[in-house]
Amino acid sequence: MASNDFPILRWGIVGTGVISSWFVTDLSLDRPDRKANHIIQAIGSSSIEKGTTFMDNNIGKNLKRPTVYGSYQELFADTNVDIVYIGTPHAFHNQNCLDAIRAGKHVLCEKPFAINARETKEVFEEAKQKGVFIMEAMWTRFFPLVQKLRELIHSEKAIGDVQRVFCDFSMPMGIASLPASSRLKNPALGAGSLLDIGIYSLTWVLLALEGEFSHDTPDVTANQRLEDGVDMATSALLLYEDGRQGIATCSTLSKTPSTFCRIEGSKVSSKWMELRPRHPLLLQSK
Ligand SMILES: NC(=O)C1=CN([C@@H]2O[C@H](COP(=O)(O)OP(=O)(O)OC[C@H]3O[C@@H](n4cnc5c(N)ncnc54)[C@H](OP(=O)(O)O)[C@@H]3O)[C@@H](O)[C@H]2O)C=CC1
Ligand SMILES: O=C1OC[C@@H](O)[C@H](O)[C@H]1O
Repeated sequence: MASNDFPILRWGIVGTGVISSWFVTDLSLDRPDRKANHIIQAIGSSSIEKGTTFMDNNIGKNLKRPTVYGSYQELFADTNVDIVYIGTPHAFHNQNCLDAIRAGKHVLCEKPFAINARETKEVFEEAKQKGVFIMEAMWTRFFPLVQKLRELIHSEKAIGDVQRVFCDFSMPMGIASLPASSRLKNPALGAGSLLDIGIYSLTWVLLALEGEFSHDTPDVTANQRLEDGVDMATSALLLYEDGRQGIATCSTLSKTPSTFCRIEGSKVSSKWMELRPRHPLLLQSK
Protein backbone atom coordinates (compact mmCIF):
# COMPACT_ATOMS: atom_id res chain seq x y z
CA MET A 1 0.00 0.00 0.00
CA ALA A 2 1.42 3.43 -0.90
CA SER A 3 1.79 5.80 2.04
CA ASN A 4 -0.82 8.10 0.47
CA ASP A 5 -3.38 5.32 0.86
CA PHE A 6 -2.73 4.84 4.58
CA PRO A 7 -5.46 5.92 6.97
CA ILE A 8 -4.93 9.36 8.47
CA LEU A 9 -5.05 9.74 12.24
CA ARG A 10 -5.49 13.28 13.53
CA TRP A 11 -4.15 13.48 17.09
CA GLY A 12 -5.14 15.79 19.89
CA ILE A 13 -2.41 16.11 22.55
CA VAL A 14 -3.61 16.72 26.11
CA GLY A 15 -0.99 18.14 28.49
CA THR A 16 2.30 19.67 27.39
CA GLY A 17 4.83 18.11 29.77
CA VAL A 18 7.85 15.90 29.23
CA ILE A 19 6.19 12.79 27.88
CA SER A 20 3.93 14.67 25.47
CA SER A 21 7.02 16.27 23.93
CA TRP A 22 8.62 12.84 23.45
CA PHE A 23 5.40 11.46 22.05
CA VAL A 24 4.84 14.12 19.38
CA THR A 25 8.51 13.97 18.38
CA ASP A 26 8.35 10.21 17.91
CA LEU A 27 4.96 10.30 16.21
CA SER A 28 6.31 12.77 13.66
CA LEU A 29 9.26 10.55 12.71
CA ASP A 30 9.19 9.16 9.20
CA ARG A 31 8.96 5.44 9.93
CA PRO A 32 9.28 3.10 6.96
CA ASP A 33 7.08 0.50 8.71
CA ARG A 34 4.24 2.83 9.62
CA LYS A 35 0.66 1.74 9.03
CA ALA A 36 -0.96 5.17 9.20
CA ASN A 37 -0.22 8.79 8.48
CA HIS A 38 -0.19 10.69 11.75
CA ILE A 39 -1.03 14.36 12.06
CA ILE A 40 -0.72 16.42 15.24
CA GLN A 41 -4.02 18.21 14.78
CA ALA A 42 -4.44 20.01 18.10
CA ILE A 43 -2.76 20.70 21.42
CA GLY A 44 -4.71 21.15 24.64
CA SER A 45 -2.99 22.93 27.49
CA SER A 46 -3.77 24.86 30.66
CA SER A 47 -2.93 28.02 28.70
CA ILE A 48 -2.62 29.12 25.09
CA GLU A 49 0.86 30.47 25.86
CA LYS A 50 2.09 27.15 27.23
CA GLY A 51 0.50 25.25 24.35
CA THR A 52 2.09 27.58 21.80
CA THR A 53 5.53 27.22 23.36
CA PHE A 54 5.08 23.44 23.25
CA MET A 55 4.13 23.65 19.58
CA ASP A 56 7.09 25.88 18.74
CA ASN A 57 9.52 23.57 20.56
CA ASN A 58 8.21 20.23 19.41
CA ILE A 59 6.42 20.44 16.06
CA GLY A 60 8.88 20.43 13.16
CA LYS A 61 8.83 23.55 10.99
CA ASN A 62 7.99 21.43 7.94
CA LEU A 63 4.81 20.10 9.59
CA LYS A 64 1.28 21.51 9.61
CA ARG A 65 0.65 23.87 12.58
CA PRO A 66 -1.75 22.28 15.05
CA THR A 67 -4.60 24.25 16.63
CA VAL A 68 -3.64 25.28 20.16
CA TYR A 69 -6.35 25.38 22.83
CA GLY A 70 -6.10 26.90 26.30
CA SER A 71 -8.30 24.14 27.72
CA TYR A 72 -8.72 20.40 27.28
CA GLN A 73 -12.49 20.68 26.75
CA GLU A 74 -12.03 22.75 23.61
CA LEU A 75 -9.74 20.08 22.21
CA PHE A 76 -12.28 17.34 22.98
CA ALA A 77 -14.94 19.37 21.14
CA ASP A 78 -12.77 19.75 18.01
CA THR A 79 -14.41 17.62 15.30
CA ASN A 80 -11.11 17.49 13.40
CA VAL A 81 -9.53 15.43 16.19
CA ASP A 82 -9.86 11.63 15.81
CA ILE A 83 -7.80 10.38 18.71
CA VAL A 84 -6.59 11.93 21.93
CA TYR A 85 -3.24 11.29 23.62
CA ILE A 86 -3.33 11.96 27.36
CA GLY A 87 -0.03 13.04 28.92
CA THR A 88 -1.22 14.48 32.23
CA PRO A 89 -0.35 13.37 35.81
CA HIS A 90 -1.82 10.07 37.00
CA ALA A 91 -4.70 11.46 39.03
CA PHE A 92 -6.27 13.13 35.97
CA HIS A 93 -6.21 10.20 33.58
CA ASN A 94 -9.65 8.98 34.60
CA GLN A 95 -11.42 12.32 34.05
CA ASN A 96 -9.43 13.16 30.90
CA CYS A 97 -10.26 9.75 29.40
CA LEU A 98 -13.94 10.02 30.28
CA ASP A 99 -14.19 13.53 28.82
CA ALA A 100 -12.49 12.46 25.60
CA ILE A 101 -14.60 9.33 25.22
CA ARG A 102 -17.83 11.22 25.89
CA ALA A 103 -16.83 13.55 23.06
CA GLY A 104 -16.55 10.47 20.83
CA LYS A 105 -12.75 10.37 20.64
CA HIS A 106 -10.48 7.35 20.58
CA VAL A 107 -7.93 7.50 23.40
CA LEU A 108 -4.31 6.57 24.06
CA CYS A 109 -3.65 7.30 27.74
CA GLU A 110 -0.23 7.42 29.38
CA LYS A 111 0.69 4.91 32.04
CA PRO A 112 -0.56 4.24 34.65
CA PHE A 113 -3.91 4.01 32.92
CA ALA A 114 -5.67 5.02 36.14
CA ILE A 115 -4.90 5.14 39.83
CA ASN A 116 -7.06 2.15 40.82
CA ALA A 117 -9.13 -0.70 39.40
CA ARG A 118 -12.45 1.09 39.89
CA GLU A 119 -11.35 4.01 37.70
CA THR A 120 -9.98 1.63 35.08
CA LYS A 121 -13.24 -0.31 34.83
CA GLU A 122 -15.21 2.91 34.59
CA VAL A 123 -13.17 4.12 31.61
CA PHE A 124 -13.28 0.78 29.79
CA GLU A 125 -17.06 0.55 30.25
CA GLU A 126 -17.52 4.07 28.90
CA ALA A 127 -15.30 3.33 25.88
CA LYS A 128 -17.21 0.13 25.17
CA GLN A 129 -20.51 1.95 25.35
CA LYS A 130 -19.29 4.67 22.99
CA GLY A 131 -17.59 2.18 20.67
CA VAL A 132 -14.22 3.94 20.74
CA PHE A 133 -10.67 2.56 20.93
CA ILE A 134 -8.90 2.88 24.27
CA MET A 135 -5.40 1.83 25.27
CA GLU A 136 -2.77 2.45 27.91
CA ALA A 137 0.39 3.91 26.36
CA MET A 138 2.61 1.19 27.83
CA TRP A 139 5.27 1.45 25.16
CA THR A 140 7.35 -1.30 26.81
CA ARG A 141 4.95 -3.85 25.36
CA PHE A 142 6.07 -2.83 21.86
CA PHE A 143 9.83 -3.03 22.37
CA PRO A 144 11.62 -5.43 19.97
CA LEU A 145 12.99 -7.06 23.14
CA VAL A 146 9.45 -7.96 24.17
CA GLN A 147 8.62 -9.46 20.77
CA LYS A 148 11.80 -11.55 21.01
CA LEU A 149 11.08 -12.56 24.58
CA ARG A 150 7.59 -13.71 23.67
CA GLU A 151 8.91 -15.81 20.82
CA LEU A 152 11.55 -17.44 23.00
CA ILE A 153 9.63 -18.16 26.14
CA HIS A 154 6.07 -18.66 24.92
CA SER A 155 6.41 -19.99 21.37
CA GLU A 156 9.78 -21.77 21.46
CA LYS A 157 9.63 -22.66 25.17
CA ALA A 158 13.37 -22.03 25.39
CA ILE A 159 13.40 -22.44 29.18
CA GLY A 160 10.46 -24.83 29.44
CA ASP A 161 7.34 -23.57 31.18
CA VAL A 162 7.94 -20.24 32.86
CA GLN A 163 7.70 -20.71 36.61
CA ARG A 164 9.25 -17.75 38.36
CA VAL A 165 10.04 -14.16 37.38
CA PHE A 166 11.89 -11.47 39.33
CA CYS A 167 11.81 -7.92 38.07
CA ASP A 168 12.92 -4.61 39.51
CA PHE A 169 12.64 -1.01 38.31
CA SER A 170 14.28 1.41 40.69
CA MET A 171 15.77 4.81 40.17
CA PRO A 172 16.76 7.39 42.76
CA MET A 173 14.46 10.35 42.19
CA GLY A 174 15.47 12.63 45.05
CA ILE A 175 11.82 12.98 46.02
CA ALA A 176 12.64 14.77 49.28
CA SER A 177 14.16 17.72 47.45
CA LEU A 178 11.44 18.04 44.81
CA PRO A 179 8.88 20.86 45.14
CA ALA A 180 5.61 19.87 46.80
CA SER A 181 3.83 20.51 43.49
CA SER A 182 5.82 17.80 41.64
CA ARG A 183 3.73 14.95 40.28
CA LEU A 184 6.36 12.62 41.79
CA LYS A 185 5.78 14.02 45.28
CA ASN A 186 2.20 15.24 45.48
CA PRO A 187 -0.22 12.44 46.50
CA ALA A 188 -3.08 14.41 44.95
CA LEU A 189 -1.40 13.98 41.55
CA GLY A 190 -1.02 10.22 42.04
CA ALA A 191 2.62 10.23 43.19
CA GLY A 192 4.44 7.08 44.27
CA SER A 193 6.85 4.42 43.06
CA LEU A 194 4.21 1.81 42.25
CA LEU A 195 2.19 3.93 39.84
CA ASP A 196 5.17 5.70 38.32
CA ILE A 197 7.66 2.88 37.77
CA GLY A 198 6.42 -0.24 39.57
CA ILE A 199 3.96 -0.84 36.78
CA TYR A 200 6.94 -1.55 34.49
CA SER A 201 8.16 -4.32 36.80
CA LEU A 202 4.65 -5.71 36.88
CA THR A 203 4.37 -5.50 33.10
CA TRP A 204 7.55 -7.55 32.59
CA VAL A 205 6.42 -10.08 35.18
CA LEU A 206 3.03 -10.47 33.50
CA LEU A 207 4.57 -10.62 30.02
CA ALA A 208 6.84 -13.44 31.13
CA LEU A 209 4.42 -15.39 33.28
CA GLU A 210 1.37 -15.15 31.08
CA GLY A 211 0.72 -15.84 27.41
CA GLU A 212 -0.73 -13.12 25.23
CA PHE A 213 -4.40 -13.52 26.10
CA SER A 214 -4.23 -14.99 29.57
CA HIS A 215 -7.11 -14.43 31.94
CA ASP A 216 -5.34 -15.98 34.91
CA THR A 217 -5.70 -13.99 38.10
CA PRO A 218 -2.88 -14.35 40.59
CA ASP A 219 -3.17 -13.77 44.33
CA VAL A 220 -1.25 -10.59 45.06
CA THR A 221 0.47 -9.65 48.32
CA ALA A 222 2.19 -6.29 48.51
CA ASN A 223 4.10 -4.12 50.92
CA GLN A 224 4.99 -0.48 50.65
CA ARG A 225 7.31 1.93 52.36
CA LEU A 226 5.52 5.25 52.76
CA GLU A 227 6.88 8.73 53.41
CA ASP A 228 4.38 11.58 53.76
CA GLY A 229 1.69 9.35 52.28
CA VAL A 230 3.72 8.50 49.17
CA ASP A 231 5.22 5.06 48.56
CA MET A 232 8.99 5.19 48.12
CA ALA A 233 9.22 1.45 47.51
CA THR A 234 6.82 -1.36 46.72
CA SER A 235 7.30 -5.14 46.76
CA ALA A 236 4.60 -7.28 45.20
CA LEU A 237 4.34 -11.06 45.17
CA LEU A 238 2.10 -12.72 42.61
CA LEU A 239 1.12 -16.32 43.10
CA TYR A 240 -0.88 -18.27 40.52
CA GLU A 241 -2.97 -21.31 41.28
CA ASP A 242 -0.56 -23.61 39.42
CA GLY A 243 2.42 -22.35 41.44
CA ARG A 244 3.86 -19.73 39.06
CA GLN A 245 5.42 -16.86 41.02
CA GLY A 246 6.12 -13.26 40.18
CA ILE A 247 8.26 -10.97 42.32
CA ALA A 248 7.98 -7.33 41.24
CA THR A 249 9.76 -4.54 43.07
CA CYS A 250 10.35 -0.84 42.57
CA SER A 251 11.90 2.00 44.48
CA THR A 252 12.55 5.68 44.07
CA LEU A 253 15.48 5.40 46.51
CA SER A 254 17.62 2.68 44.92
CA LYS A 255 19.00 1.90 41.47
CA THR A 256 18.24 -1.23 39.48
CA PRO A 257 21.33 -3.24 38.55
CA SER A 258 21.96 -3.64 34.83
CA THR A 259 20.16 -7.00 34.85
CA PHE A 260 16.66 -5.96 35.73
CA CYS A 261 14.78 -9.19 35.19
CA ARG A 262 15.38 -12.90 35.69
CA ILE A 263 13.04 -15.49 34.24
CA GLU A 264 13.15 -19.11 35.33
CA GLY A 265 11.41 -21.98 33.63
CA SER A 266 10.89 -25.67 34.23
CA LYS A 267 14.41 -26.24 32.83
CA VAL A 268 15.52 -24.14 35.78
CA SER A 269 18.56 -26.20 36.75
CA SER A 270 20.17 -25.61 33.36
CA LYS A 271 18.81 -22.40 31.89
CA TRP A 272 17.29 -19.09 32.77
CA MET A 273 16.97 -15.73 31.13
CA GLU A 274 18.26 -12.39 32.14
CA LEU A 275 17.07 -9.19 30.57
CA ARG A 276 19.17 -6.08 30.26
CA PRO A 277 18.11 -2.86 28.60
CA ARG A 278 21.16 -2.65 26.33
CA HIS A 279 21.78 -6.34 25.82
CA PRO A 280 18.54 -7.56 24.33
CA LEU A 281 18.54 -11.01 25.81
CA LEU A 282 20.99 -13.14 27.66
CA LEU A 283 20.33 -16.82 27.88
CA GLN A 284 22.65 -18.49 30.36
CA SER A 285 23.49 -22.12 30.81
CA LYS A 286 25.15 -23.61 33.82
N1 LIG B 1 6.09 6.28 28.97
C1 LIG B 1 7.11 6.88 29.57
O1 LIG B 1 8.28 6.57 29.40
C2 LIG B 1 6.82 8.01 30.50
C3 LIG B 1 5.52 8.23 30.90
N2 LIG B 1 5.23 9.25 31.75
C4 LIG B 1 3.82 9.42 32.15
O2 LIG B 1 3.32 10.58 31.49
C5 LIG B 1 2.43 11.30 32.33
C6 LIG B 1 2.91 12.73 32.50
O3 LIG B 1 4.22 12.73 33.00
P1 LIG B 1 5.26 13.93 32.66
O4 LIG B 1 5.18 14.27 31.24
O5 LIG B 1 6.55 13.52 33.23
O6 LIG B 1 4.63 15.09 33.55
P2 LIG B 1 4.88 16.66 33.46
O7 LIG B 1 4.70 17.17 34.83
O8 LIG B 1 6.13 16.96 32.73
O9 LIG B 1 3.68 17.15 32.55
C7 LIG B 1 2.34 16.92 32.86
C8 LIG B 1 1.47 17.91 32.11
O10 LIG B 1 0.13 17.67 32.50
C9 LIG B 1 -0.60 18.89 32.56
N3 LIG B 1 -1.26 19.03 33.87
C10 LIG B 1 -2.59 19.11 34.06
N4 LIG B 1 -2.89 19.29 35.32
C11 LIG B 1 -1.72 19.37 36.00
C12 LIG B 1 -1.38 19.59 37.36
N5 LIG B 1 -2.29 19.78 38.30
N6 LIG B 1 -0.08 19.59 37.69
C13 LIG B 1 0.86 19.40 36.76
N7 LIG B 1 0.59 19.20 35.44
C14 LIG B 1 -0.69 19.20 35.08
C15 LIG B 1 0.40 20.01 32.31
O11 LIG B 1 0.24 20.41 30.95
P3 LIG B 1 -0.61 21.71 30.56
O12 LIG B 1 -0.28 22.77 31.56
O13 LIG B 1 -0.16 22.00 29.21
O14 LIG B 1 -2.06 21.34 30.64
C16 LIG B 1 1.76 19.36 32.48
O15 LIG B 1 2.73 19.95 31.66
C17 LIG B 1 2.37 10.49 33.63
O16 LIG B 1 1.27 9.62 33.55
C18 LIG B 1 3.66 9.69 33.64
O17 LIG B 1 3.60 8.51 34.37
C19 LIG B 1 6.18 10.11 32.15
C20 LIG B 1 7.49 9.96 31.77
C21 LIG B 1 7.92 8.86 30.95
O1 LIG C 1 7.55 6.28 33.03
C1 LIG C 1 8.49 6.76 33.63
O2 LIG C 1 9.73 6.32 33.37
C2 LIG C 1 10.86 7.09 33.68
C3 LIG C 1 10.69 7.91 34.94
O3 LIG C 1 11.73 8.86 34.99
C4 LIG C 1 9.38 8.63 34.97
O4 LIG C 1 9.20 9.28 36.23
C5 LIG C 1 8.26 7.67 34.76
O5 LIG C 1 7.04 8.37 34.67
